[in-house]
Amino acid sequence: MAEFSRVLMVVNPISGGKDKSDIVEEVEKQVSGRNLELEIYYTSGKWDKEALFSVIEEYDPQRIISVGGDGTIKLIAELLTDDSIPIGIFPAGSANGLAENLNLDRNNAELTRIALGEKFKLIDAILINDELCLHISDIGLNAALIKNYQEGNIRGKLGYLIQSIPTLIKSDFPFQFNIEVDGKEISRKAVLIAVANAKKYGTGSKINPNGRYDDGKFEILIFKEFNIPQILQTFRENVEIDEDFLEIISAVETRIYSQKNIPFQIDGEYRGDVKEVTARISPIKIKIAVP
Ligand SMILES: Nc1ncnc2c1ncn2[C@@H]1O[C@H](COP(=O)(O)OP(=O)(O)OP(=O)(O)O)[C@@H](O)[C@H]1O
Repeated sequence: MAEFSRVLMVVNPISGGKDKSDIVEEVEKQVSGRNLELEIYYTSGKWDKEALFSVIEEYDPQRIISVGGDGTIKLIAELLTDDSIPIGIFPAGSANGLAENLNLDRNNAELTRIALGEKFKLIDAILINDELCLHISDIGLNAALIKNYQEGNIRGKLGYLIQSIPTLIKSDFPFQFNIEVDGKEISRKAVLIAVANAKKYGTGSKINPNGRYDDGKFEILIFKEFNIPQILQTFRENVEIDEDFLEIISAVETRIYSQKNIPFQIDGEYRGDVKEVTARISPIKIKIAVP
């Protein structure tokens, strides 16, 4: 017998451009087979935080299932005040960075069993400029590409590539950064600085071999040069990354700043051009149901 009864499923109907009815059906089937209660909240893209807050207050779920991308998991995680409610994940967005790092690429029946199961991982979240980051945030060239991509009207990978060219030509990288970490201040020239718990970007590029979700730390990844062969290396299985290309520092808190405004992104969403990024491990861990 499950030790919980009230399940809340949060479905983003538009994420990843995919229909979610087969997922909903599978969850309904397994939930009724176990005599659990189910409530479904469909996101609208407007006032979801406020509306979902009320649903959680009233329904008092003991398990929450996220059907969407990283944005949907984040919506849920930001509303939880402790790590008592486990979150089950269906990677159903265009960006599923967290699920990819947790080995959740499976069929609906298996994902439902995992989501309703009793095996969990408590993961660290990073608060970056006071916003929750589940995956990777960065300042510099990658965020500039995301900014361009979101402002452009060409969707998909080809669009990303086409948008990239003017950014690379226009951009005045490398940028000059100062970084406060562990009571020291260091100065670095870099094309981008990422803050990450995850091992890899959603594209599969493994940039953070030391990244662990449960070690109470995150990594600051300082990419010193725009080196295409080295970037391609990061897509291979056992990556050997050259220190002249990438310097990695583990931290629990950091402040990164630059003299001028530089594009900044959190979990794939452009968040403006900024001069300063602060990051710290959130005091609240997130409990994820895992295989
Ligand atoms: N019904 C809806 N209509 C339009 N937008 C929505 C709707 N529901 C949620 N959204 C938006 O979807 C985004 C979250 O998407 P999510 O991360 O779940 O999937 P995604 O496919 O990876 O999304 P994206 O491609 O935008 O990163 C949020 O910006 C949210 O406001």
